[in-house]
Amino acid sequence: MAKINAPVRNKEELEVEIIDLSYQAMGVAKVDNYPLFIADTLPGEKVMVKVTKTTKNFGYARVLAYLKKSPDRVENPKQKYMQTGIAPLGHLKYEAQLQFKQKLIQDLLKKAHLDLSVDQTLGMEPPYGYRNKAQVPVRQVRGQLEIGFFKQNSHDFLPLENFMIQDKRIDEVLLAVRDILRFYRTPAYNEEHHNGVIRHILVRRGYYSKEVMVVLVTRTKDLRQAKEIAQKIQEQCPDVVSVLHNINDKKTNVILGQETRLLAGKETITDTLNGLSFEIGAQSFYQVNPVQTEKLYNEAIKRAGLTGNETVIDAYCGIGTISLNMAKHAKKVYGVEIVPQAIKDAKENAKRNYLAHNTEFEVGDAESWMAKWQAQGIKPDVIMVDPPRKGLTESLIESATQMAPRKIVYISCNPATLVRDLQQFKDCGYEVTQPILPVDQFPQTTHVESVTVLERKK
Ligand SMILES: C[S@@+](CC[C@H](N)C(=O)[O-])C[C@H]1O[C@@H](n2cnc3c(N)ncnc32)[C@H](O)[C@@H]1O
Repeated sequence: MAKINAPVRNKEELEVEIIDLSYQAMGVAKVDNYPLFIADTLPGEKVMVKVTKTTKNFGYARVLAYLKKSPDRVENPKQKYMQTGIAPLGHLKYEAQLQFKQKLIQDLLKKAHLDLSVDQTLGMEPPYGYRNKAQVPVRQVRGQLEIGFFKQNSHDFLPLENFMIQDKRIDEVLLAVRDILRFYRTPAYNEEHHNGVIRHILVRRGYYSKEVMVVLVTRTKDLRQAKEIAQKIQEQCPDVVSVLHNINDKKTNVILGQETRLLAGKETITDTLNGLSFEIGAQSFYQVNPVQTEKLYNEAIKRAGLTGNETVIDAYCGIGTISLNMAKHAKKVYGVEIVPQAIKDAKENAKRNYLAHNTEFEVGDAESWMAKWQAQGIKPDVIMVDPPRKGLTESLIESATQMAPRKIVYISCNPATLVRDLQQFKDCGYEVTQPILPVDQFPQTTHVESVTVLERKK
């Protein structure tokens, strides 16, 4: 890209038109080809802005006044939600959010000169109240214990009562727990001084089972009147079947510590996904949008074209949710995952669902296991990959394609690394044979999940 000298000065006020929306949900305007990123603006809007920062290649500005608003703007969304980062797309109509996610992939493909089509994003209704897990910070505000959220990239704490994208029942339980903690005068954590007691409240709820788990995360080893607090929680919320106490005494952003104690009820809750049963602990990884996860898995499995005779590899398998779904339709499924506890859970889940006979799970790096399986002469018909945001490595793509599966199904949570990896798959003789399908796993946010099918060139 040619070097540009900023045509605007810091603190300059000017009128601009928004022409695009960045992947971080910032409106984009151009001044003599120089991009300005402006929060809380949408394509088609005209705004008076004040420049807040300039760099060599782009700048930032903030809105002084809206001169023309977009018909896609949701008026009066609770401003707090956007600020906190809970719902950075909350100011955009849902239909337009789905189009934004489709376009984001389309634009990246175009940039990479990949001529591929992208289907409309598979959305959900209503696009709120979908999260089955909440982990909210607890702080003391004006002498009172509050639950809330931190503004994006800051330490500014905002008390909240309606979290918008969480299961409504989870919000009710959170408020009940907050009031019980107030009643017992339990001190909230103070980050600055690293004192106080309650750091976070974590609540999980089974979408089908309706079972609720509450985890009280404290800085201190002891939680005064812990048993009484747990009892009160269960009295007021009879659907809470598990109350746990987790200890995290570190100065860290990581929410849970290593030690968890049972205060009341049982250690885990159960839930089902596509009819399969899963046991979920305080620390377990479990997809947070159950409705869309079922759709995502079903679309991925449909595209894999399983008939019951296939050998399948599920790389990056987590607790085995996709592997077990596929095991119902395949001869044999091999799963690999780097987190040992997740593989322990995957094996338990296989037994629980009577699928241990045709599944094998390994702890380790997907890349090395792919090479090991290849050396053992395993010939997969289908390889499913669901990597973290950084995508696949070159050597994983090499080993996967050298095993010559008929199909590779790629579930991606980051379109940028997906597009990069598709270029390498192309060089290794695999082509995309169906339109890429975005599935909206996280409405009101900028996250883009998608399913892509690759097949070996004839
Ligand atoms: C996007 S999640 C997918 C989880 C699972 N497929 C699901 O749907 O629940 C990616 C998973 O890859 C795992 N992971 C990260 N790096 C890995 C690696 N090098 N080898 C194997 N697994 C890895 C993570 O621990 C995480 O569980």
